[in-house]
Amino acid sequence: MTEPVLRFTGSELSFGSRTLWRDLDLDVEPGEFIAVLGPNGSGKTTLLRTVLGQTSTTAGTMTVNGRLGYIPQQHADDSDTMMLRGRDLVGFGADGSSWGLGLRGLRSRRARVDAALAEVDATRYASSPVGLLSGGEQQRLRIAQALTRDPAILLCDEPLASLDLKSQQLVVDLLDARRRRANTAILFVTHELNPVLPFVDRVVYLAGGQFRVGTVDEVMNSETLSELYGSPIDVLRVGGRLVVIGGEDSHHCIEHGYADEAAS
Ligand SMILES: Nc1ncnc2c1ncn2[C@@H]1O[C@H](COP(=O)(O)OP(=O)(O)OP(=O)(O)O)[C@@H](O)[C@H]1O
Repeated sequence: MTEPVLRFTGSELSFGSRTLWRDLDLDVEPGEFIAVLGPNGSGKTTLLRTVLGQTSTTAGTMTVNGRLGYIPQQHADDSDTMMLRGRDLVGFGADGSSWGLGLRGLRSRRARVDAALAEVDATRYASSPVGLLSGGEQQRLRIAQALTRDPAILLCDEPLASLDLKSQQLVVDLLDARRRRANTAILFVTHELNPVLPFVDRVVYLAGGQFRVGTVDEVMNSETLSELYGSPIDVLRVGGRLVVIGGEDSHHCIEHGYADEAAS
């Protein structure tokens, strides 16, 4: 049996009287694609921050078995980067251990940046100022930045936010290709499940201090979500997509015509 790349055992995280999760047991296998869902403020980003070691749990244990790559949430002011070239942005991911290593360290850093740029097919705009690139191109660079560390786990915080449908598909395809090629596990925080639905192995759904973990069919059904939210929720399958009606987070599965637009 393969070792999980990430293991939570009896995990709990509370801030004062507010509990985000309790009794969380989760093994993430190499190459697994896990969608992390839930309404605003339910703890999705905090779950990623916990894996990164930036937030401590209040009970239980967590074991990370491999290098981490992180694609943080994109903020509007990130694009104020006319002085920064694509290659510089990607290079931030390769920094750290290479500083002070002299020429060999610099060559190795350059090779890692070049390989990551090639992996996301961004070599042609590596010299362009980041501020001149489209949202989708910038997101490719941010994926490349995370890949310079050759991660065993990629933590992605809403990587599709503010992207058009074609760019969303491109980002999802890049991440899926990475996990197939390198067996990299993916923890993917999203408000929109449909763009990643074909790739998702399991869902972690956080809401109101509780959670459900399971396959899409096990979690994304009316009975399970109604129980989790404590109010009636309808989950419908329409043409291979999910539509959630009711609940605070009903927007997260609203139809976007992703597949149709992307194919056109
Ligand atoms: N260090 C902290 N101290 C106190 N409260 C915190 C801390 N970090 C996060 N929180 C709270 O925990 C809750 C979960 O926040 P988090 O950002 O993880 O939610 P989220 O599910 O990612 O939300 P969104 O979908 O809006 O991005 C929020 O109410 C937040 O204010």
